[in-house]
Amino acid sequence: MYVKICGLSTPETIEAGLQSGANWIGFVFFPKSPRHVEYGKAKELVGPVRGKASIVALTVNASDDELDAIDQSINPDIWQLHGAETPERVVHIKQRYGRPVMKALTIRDEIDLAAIPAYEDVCDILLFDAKPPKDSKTELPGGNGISFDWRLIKGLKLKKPFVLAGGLDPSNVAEAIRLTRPQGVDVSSGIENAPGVKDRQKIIDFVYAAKQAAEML
Ligand SMILES: O=C(O)c1ccccc1N[C@@H]1O[C@H](COP(=O)(O)O)[C@@H](O)[C@H]1O
Repeated sequence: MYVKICGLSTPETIEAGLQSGANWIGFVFFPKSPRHVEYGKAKELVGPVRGKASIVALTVNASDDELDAIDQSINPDIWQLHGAETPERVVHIKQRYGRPVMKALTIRDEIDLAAIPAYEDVCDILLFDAKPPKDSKTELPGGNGISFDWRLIKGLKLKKPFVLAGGLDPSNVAEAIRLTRPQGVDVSSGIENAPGVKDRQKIIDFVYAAKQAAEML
């Protein structure tokens, strides 16, 4: 079970993630997000992470220039594409940087699963997240702290590993893992005290709950 802690922006919370055994530490490069980090700050933050956990760069419809800047500042291990990137764009990014791409697909209803085949042929990892709430004014395509109906992906036969995200927290991650049996889980809002403000103890509790649940499968 790969556990990803996303949207970290302080050395203290990164340390909590590493000490608790998180596999992936995610940095958000999307100025509209309360978790956005500037390139210079991200460069300072990634030092302790390298070699202990994989560094994930989350972007939303980023241009090549933006990806180049992220590449130069933190040399990420994995790209997390959380916007409307097409399958062709996924192929381009994989070829340009030669590193794994995790493509987020958002789900509300069964019809949303129709997008999977086009992406699972080109990405390395699929990530399933909830769609932003209808009628909401949020400009965030993810990181909204809401779940989708996990039963929609239960038993799905996929060609690629998948990560479950969306509204996970220390209290529900075990049930989510039992029901959907993902290869990884990802959390942002559920380990915060306020948007962008991560909580050390919630990080520790989340990673522990996820790892424990995986052992029980
Ligand atoms: O975390 C963000 O601010 C964010 C911004 C834009 C796109 C995705 C974002 N986060 C990702 O969204 C999902 C679900 O997050 P949450 O746990 O429901 O808050 C997760 O994959 C985050 O990496």
